[in-house]
Amino acid sequence: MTRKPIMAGNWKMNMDHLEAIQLVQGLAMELSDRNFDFSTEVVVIPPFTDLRSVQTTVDGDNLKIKYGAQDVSLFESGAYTGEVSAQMLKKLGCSYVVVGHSERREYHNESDELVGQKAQVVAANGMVPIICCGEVLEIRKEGNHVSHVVGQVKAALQGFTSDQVKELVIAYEPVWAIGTGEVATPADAEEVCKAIRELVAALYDQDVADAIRILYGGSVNSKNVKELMAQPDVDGGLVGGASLKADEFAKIADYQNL
Ligand SMILES: O=C[C@H](O)COP(=O)(O)O
Repeated sequence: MTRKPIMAGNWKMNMDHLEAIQLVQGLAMELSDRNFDFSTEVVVIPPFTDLRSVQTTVDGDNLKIKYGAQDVSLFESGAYTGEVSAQMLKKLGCSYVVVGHSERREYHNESDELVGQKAQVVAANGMVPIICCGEVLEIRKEGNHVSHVVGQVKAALQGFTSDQVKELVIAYEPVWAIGTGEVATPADAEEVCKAIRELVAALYDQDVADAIRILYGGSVNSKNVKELMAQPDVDGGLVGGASLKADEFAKIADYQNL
């Protein structure tokens, strides 16, 4: 079973729409300089306000870079001030939508249940949810990180069929490793990613577990990516800070040739 690796750059609340155009063009140039073959999917996840500019850049320059959004509304349309619907994101050509990032769980009180519902809305609109999960330091110190993350994923998968789950992307991001420079060891990442795959096998079957892609996120950079990607159950990275520099993110995407 071969799963296509993905490197997704979550820009978080960085880059205005003009900077976004420069970053996407810079990334495309860096990838082309490296003769990158796109055997790894390259995805950028900019703020909502950049998406139209990213779309026109990708379409206008015929780039193979994919893009997506950082969040989505549960609702289709109507009186939901400040929200952005899945239909709107689909219209902008988004392939992916991140749901349940730890920053949204923390600052916007998003529950496992809400994250699951958002994932459903994304899938129902023909895009792929990148479902985030991960434990805070306290839980890791107590040694409960595997059961905590497995519980988050189980809740998020409620209501998904086998065929849908095969297409999903799960991102394991230990909260203590996000933006801290403290990367989980490859063994830490593998322990949890493997447990997620085993959960999927138990809930569905081995075929589904072999198909679903599981990413690691948390201080990924061009120095540590190769070792992380050597783990059998790590299929890619959800990259924050290091995705804001074209040359660094291009190296991460091209990890096979570092
Ligand atoms: O979504 C990305 C993660 O939160 C990781 O961020 P980071 O690479 O800056 O640690």
